[in-house]
Amino acid sequence: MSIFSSGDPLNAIVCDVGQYATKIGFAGEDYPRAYFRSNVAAIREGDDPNAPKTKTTTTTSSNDDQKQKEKRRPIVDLNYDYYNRPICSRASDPKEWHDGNWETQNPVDATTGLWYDPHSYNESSGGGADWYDQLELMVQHGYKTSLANAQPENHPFLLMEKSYNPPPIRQQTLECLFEGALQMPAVFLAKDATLACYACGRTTGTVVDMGYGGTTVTPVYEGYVETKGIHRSPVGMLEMDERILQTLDHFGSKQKQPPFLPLYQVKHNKSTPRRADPFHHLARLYVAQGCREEGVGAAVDTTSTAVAFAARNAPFTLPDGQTVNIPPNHRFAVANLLLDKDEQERRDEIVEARKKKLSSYINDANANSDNDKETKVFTDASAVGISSTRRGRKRQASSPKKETPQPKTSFSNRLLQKACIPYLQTYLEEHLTASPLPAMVCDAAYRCDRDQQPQLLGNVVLAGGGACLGPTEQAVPDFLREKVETMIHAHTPGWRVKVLSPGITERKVCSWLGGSILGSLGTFHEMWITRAEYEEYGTAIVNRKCP
Ligand SMILES: Nc1ncnc2c1ncn2[C@@H]1O[C@H](COP(=O)(O)OP(=O)(O)OP(=O)(O)O)[C@@H](O)[C@H]1O
Repeated sequence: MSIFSSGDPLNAIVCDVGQYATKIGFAGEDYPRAYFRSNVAAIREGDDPNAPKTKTTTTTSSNDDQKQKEKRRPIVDLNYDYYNRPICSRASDPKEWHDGNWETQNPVDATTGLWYDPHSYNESSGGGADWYDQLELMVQHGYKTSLANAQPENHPFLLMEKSYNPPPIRQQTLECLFEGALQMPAVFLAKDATLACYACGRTTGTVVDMGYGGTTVTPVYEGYVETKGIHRSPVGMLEMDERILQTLDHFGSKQKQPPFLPLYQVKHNKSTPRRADPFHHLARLYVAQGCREEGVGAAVDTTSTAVAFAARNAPFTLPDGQTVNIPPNHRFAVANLLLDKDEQERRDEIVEARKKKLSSYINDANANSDNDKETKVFTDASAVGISSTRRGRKRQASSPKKETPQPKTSFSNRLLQKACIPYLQTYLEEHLTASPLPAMVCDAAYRCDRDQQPQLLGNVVLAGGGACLGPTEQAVPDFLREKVETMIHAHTPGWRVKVLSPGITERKVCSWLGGSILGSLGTFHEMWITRAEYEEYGTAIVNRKCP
């Protein structure tokens, strides 16, 4: 009898790769073993991490740029600890510190919130994309640092994904986990919204996931996502932090001074040279994030007793020791970017910018596929599959004597992009919204069948780190319940709204907790996609076995 049907504990690994943080740990435990930033510094094959960054002085035509992009080498290493100090910092004199050829990367695309990579095309990795390399390295990092002696090939792996993740990306993810360096024995992809419901002891509910790159509202009915009701606002904690940065610069006690300095510059008496823009900006965002997490930068304007507490000017100390007093109207405005109709104009601007970016993804994918002789293979999304060169390269690296298997199909990032076009179009037209959060919750439920609506609104599940916004633990749940109730009582006075959310420490890993519960159930064993099934049916099995 296979271990997957015997009911024995399998010590499955549960992993959530979000735009802000990756959470990874053993199923059955009550907190992830590792919680680390997904926004990493990455280095490509052949780049010397200690060499200073070479500045190119020659100007290249856009055609050359395109070629350059297409020849990007695969990412080989990631650095997770670079926020407050330059990466190549071995020299004793801070003036010589630099970031070498490291660049900032995130496996999650900021525009869609998906593991999607619109620009990169690694020729040498058989057409794979950056997110593919990063996902692999990210999971390996989790194993190395926090999962003691666990080896990826010995543990089934439950990975959570966004509810609107398109089938071609799911297939490609499955390939990444079974092939390459990871060689998992069994895999399951679960929807984060369904898992958040499980974590709150429900199988039906409207899940509000307030994440870093955006906020998603997903109706889940009896364990299945109701896709037609999914709403996503591009306003997440990142947008709030950008707004807090402006506030901190504006209210810095030395008025008309340059923007405040991040920690890495203050620590060394400003002798550290200013880092390249993305690193410098991230270091400043880190300060803004601290300001938000302390409950100073953003506050929810509830009508409960919390108001009195929130209505004072709140002091925040910058890395250089100066204190900034942030008035309540600014703190409320930051949270209202997502929560209330006051900030509708700003939200419209953000959504418009995202729509433009998405349209450019779709146009690029269309243009690329017009020139692509191979596209006929991928007119059906289920055909997206293994990259022969990549599989050969990785397998040879781990066991040189093994024969390289023949590819089932040939995959490239360009072809994956083409397969994703219809799903991106749906995301653009149906999911993306500029509504405030309470309206998103009502709309999501109203798009479902009438007989499902009372249950969906009676179980609003709050998940994600953004749901921890202050000034009190209950600020977001109370605010949401009051507003949603007011809205629905205009049409259906008898309906009750209940907002469920775990305590503040568990809220930011709510979906992970649901995965931990699911992965430890004996009855879940037969759900895994085993390696034998993957080898027999190929990547398309993910769409059949993981609903
Ligand atoms: N106690 C807290 N108070 C305020 N914010 C918090 C707290 N804890 C975490 N956060 C914020 O939550 C955010 C991360 O949330 P989460 O882990 O849900 O994001 P993610 O899942 O990685 O992102 P996404 O859902 O966009 O992929 C961070 O911006 C972090 O600052």
